[in-house]
Amino acid sequence: MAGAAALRRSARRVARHLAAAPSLSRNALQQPERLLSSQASSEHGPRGAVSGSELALYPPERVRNFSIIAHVDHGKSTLADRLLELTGTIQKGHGQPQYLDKLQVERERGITVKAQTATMFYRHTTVSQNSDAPRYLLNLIDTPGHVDFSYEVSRSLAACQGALLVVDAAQGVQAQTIANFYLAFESNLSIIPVINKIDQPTADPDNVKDQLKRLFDIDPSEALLTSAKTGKGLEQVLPAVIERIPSPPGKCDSPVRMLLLDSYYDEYKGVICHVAVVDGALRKGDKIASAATGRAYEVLDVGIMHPELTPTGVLYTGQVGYVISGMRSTKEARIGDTLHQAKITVEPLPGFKPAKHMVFSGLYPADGSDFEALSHAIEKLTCNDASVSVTKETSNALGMGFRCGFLGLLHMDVFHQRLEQEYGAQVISTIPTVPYIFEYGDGSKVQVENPAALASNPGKRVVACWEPTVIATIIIPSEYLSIMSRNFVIMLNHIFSQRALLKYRLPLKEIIVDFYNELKGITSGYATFDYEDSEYQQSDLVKMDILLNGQPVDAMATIVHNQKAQRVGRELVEKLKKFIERQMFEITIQAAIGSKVIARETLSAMRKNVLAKCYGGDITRKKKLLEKQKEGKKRMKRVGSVDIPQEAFHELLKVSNSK
Ligand SMILES: Nc1nc2c(ncn2[C@@H]2O[C@H](COP(=O)(O)OP(=O)(O)OP(=O)(O)O)[C@@H](O)[C@H]2O)c(=O)[nH]1
Repeated sequence: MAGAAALRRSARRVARHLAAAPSLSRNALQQPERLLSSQASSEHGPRGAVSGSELALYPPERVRNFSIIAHVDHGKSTLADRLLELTGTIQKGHGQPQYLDKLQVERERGITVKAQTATMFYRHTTVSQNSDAPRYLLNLIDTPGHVDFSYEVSRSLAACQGALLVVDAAQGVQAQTIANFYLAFESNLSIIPVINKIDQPTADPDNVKDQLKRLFDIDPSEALLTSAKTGKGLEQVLPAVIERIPSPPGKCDSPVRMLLLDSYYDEYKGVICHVAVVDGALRKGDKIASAATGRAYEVLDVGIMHPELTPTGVLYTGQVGYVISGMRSTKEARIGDTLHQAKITVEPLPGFKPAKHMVFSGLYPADGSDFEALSHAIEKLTCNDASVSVTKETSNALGMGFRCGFLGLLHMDVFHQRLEQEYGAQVISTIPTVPYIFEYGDGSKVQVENPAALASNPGKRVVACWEPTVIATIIIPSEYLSIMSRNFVIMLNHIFSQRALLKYRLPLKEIIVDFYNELKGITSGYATFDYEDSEYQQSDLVKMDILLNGQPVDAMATIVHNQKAQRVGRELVEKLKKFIERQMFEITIQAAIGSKVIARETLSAMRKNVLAKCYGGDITRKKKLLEKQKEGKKRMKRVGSVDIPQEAFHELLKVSNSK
């Protein structure tokens, strides 16, 4: 089978790669207790200040930069916490789980969406037990596991020479384990396999070792066995990092050159850039320039994340830290840019592949909040999440807003939530769509990221349409194979005992909503899923309009497969009827293709009075109900004379996407 051959070929590449990495010495596996106690007495105590002269003690050969990568929930953030505790960077029992998951959205959802860097100081006591044991500066980057955020992973890897590939001892290799392994492998990183959660009753580390061997040709003796929960085996991790991961390359005596890894906006400090210093040293007061824009800046503050911003006044070759230089906006802090000593010409660093936007949606201020406030919030948030594309757009129904491109639906949801939580913006988002390509009779082709935009070419006849596809990787227990569709399968491989790997080519639109949940549903939660973008395929697509009282609502237009249009139209109007609240007049809801109405529902008139239910004169209850109604209104948008709640837009998506 072609797929199996490809896997074997990659396995051989992996073997060559791993052979180059030195193996963990026997010594490194011993003396865990002594190691733990020696780190607790590290002179860089919790949140301790670090001076520039201390950083000078860590030339590149005493620096290790590594990421933690894994499938969702295999324990990256918990392991990161334990390593921070072990090195005294944070206090044990600091009271908050997943220290590096700082965003409210991350805590609420229990997922990492933003890669976080932390600098740790570590005494390598497995070499010498004395106080003169060599000290190392370790930069750890915790990365997200969900497929939508793999862009964060690939960016993080650019600052690293190695990665801990964490695999759950019970679940074994899953879809994102494979995707993340290849990201690290293609970046030429030294990979340290860590089989985590060995405390679980169903843990089967030998089986996982076998999977790692078969899939990636990783020697079973290379794997570290850990429980980030109980602490078992953790003492092996940092010695392995030091012994198996190379130090960062770079020229200490060259002018400073650094890679801009990430940036975010702080209300008081302005733009804070995370950088990896590749050559030279960066000092407070230095003049630096951006290779992308040519603009020059003065370094106002520089330091490390330890794990909070800790000013040091300097960063040396190979070190990772932050710089504040008076940048004002996202346009200045370009992720992947090279910052360098001003007034000299340097070779820009390779940077990153641009983010690929899979899902587009319009974001509009909800009634009661204004466009300027939303504009400000989006500007600031994109500084923290540069993978979102933003262009202004105007909708007849919703007024002025923005068309935003996201890496996936979860990414869109998270961005939306962050706008509300971190910036207090009240947002209406329109039906997400994927980027289609339409060809007109005159031979011109356009990428359509907003279905409503198709109407702006009324004189042009569409002659062909294409939609984006993805290659989806699904791993399931073999007993579920019989219920999986064989349509669109491009590869089936029994990768290891009782586990099958399927690859499908699917239209992107099919997988952006609820696909993973449905897949988990039919496989009792056992399936895992990952996808990568693939080519465009020709499809028979039409634009469907939604009309309220005869008026098309441009923000509800959607593009659907022609043969599904009738059914989708019917479901759309039924759904809208459920979600639009009755008003004091009758509302007709129609779905139409061109001038042809294909489905219609009528919502009869009703006088809505929230106080009607409020018998007697309980004033507090009345107030509560009125407050509740006001709250509800914020998430409405008045289109013509009809109030449409945000949920209506969300529900439309589910229908327009159903098979
Ligand atoms: N039993 C057990 N549970 C663990 C262990 N490590 C982590 N967990 C639990 O597994 C769950 C997921 O852990 P996280 O550290 O958030 O996983 P993650 O890989 O960072 O998750 P994402 O960032 O969403 O990809 C949490 O409930 C942890 O408490 C372990 O060694 N043993």
